[in-house]
Amino acid sequence: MSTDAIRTSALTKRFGATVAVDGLSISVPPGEVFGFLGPNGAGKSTTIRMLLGLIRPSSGSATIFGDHAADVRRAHRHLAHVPADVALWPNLTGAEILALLGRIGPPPDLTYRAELVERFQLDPGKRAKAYSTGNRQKVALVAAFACRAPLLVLDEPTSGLDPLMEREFRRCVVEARERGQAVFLSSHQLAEVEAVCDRVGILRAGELVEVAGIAELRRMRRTEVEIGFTGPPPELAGLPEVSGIERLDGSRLRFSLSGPPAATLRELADSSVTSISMREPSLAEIFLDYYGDGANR
Ligand SMILES: Nc1ncnc2c1ncn2[C@@H]1O[C@H](COP(=O)(O)OP(=O)(O)OP(=O)(O)O)[C@@H](O)[C@H]1O
Repeated sequence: MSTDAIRTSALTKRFGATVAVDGLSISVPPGEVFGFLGPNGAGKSTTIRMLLGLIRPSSGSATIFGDHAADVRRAHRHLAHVPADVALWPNLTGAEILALLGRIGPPPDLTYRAELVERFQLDPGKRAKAYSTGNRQKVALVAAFACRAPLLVLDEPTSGLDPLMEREFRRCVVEARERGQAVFLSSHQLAEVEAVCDRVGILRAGELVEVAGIAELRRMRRTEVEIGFTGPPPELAGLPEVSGIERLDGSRLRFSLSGPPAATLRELADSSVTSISMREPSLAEIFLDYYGDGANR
């Protein structure tokens, strides 16, 4: 019997002619935070729905701590889940919903739950219909983290949270890992994934393009820089941290920067730079560029 928190083997889901997930084989051991990424339509939600036993695979298998994902009575004893769109019972208060969720899933740690309500600055006395999107997400997160299930399946759980609350979320993920819980985190945010994940898998058109460790991910990190200048352009071609220099017109340049920027900044300071903008590409873009045509299937 597998002791992995999640193990999928050639997991496949077809919707008519569409192959939403194509032969996905991954394993997530206990205590690992696994980031799950991919562009829109890549098959992330479909994978999560199969892990939760909400839909059946066309072929292949998924197990949660050795129990088949489709056997929801057994599999859900091991996991807690936060969906991308949290729907709550509108007439119940936050406190009533936390109590109800605490009776459905693995038993909550009540002291930790009370601490999380404070840390997420959740007003548990309000009815759910009066909560904002972010507050609904907080209720689901507090319930999931408080139950201390050995596996947390989190589907873009911070999309509605402000930066302070996002920081709190990251602390909770780190605490969960320290307690030996596994976390399966679908996310679009590079900073979040970098901060909390041990490994990252990326899906493209239903197929797993790569599973990379976080150190490898950091090496791929780059910043897209666009500058405006007057006079001669800055001499960037010889700088090892600069790549992909593109002349946009007579007075604008675009390039990629990876590694320490000191030499580039010195060169720019010596030129007549009139504007500068920087953009951090999404993790999916970085991966897909890195894996080039192999990823573009
Ligand atoms: N019930 C369904 N019937 C038909 N096609 C579906 C169904 N659910 C998903 N699909 C298709 O399967 C593919 C994968 O969709 P999925 O929602 O899993 O992607 P995703 O990676 O979660 O995307 P997003 O980031 O936009 O949420 C898409 O082509 C989608 O149109």
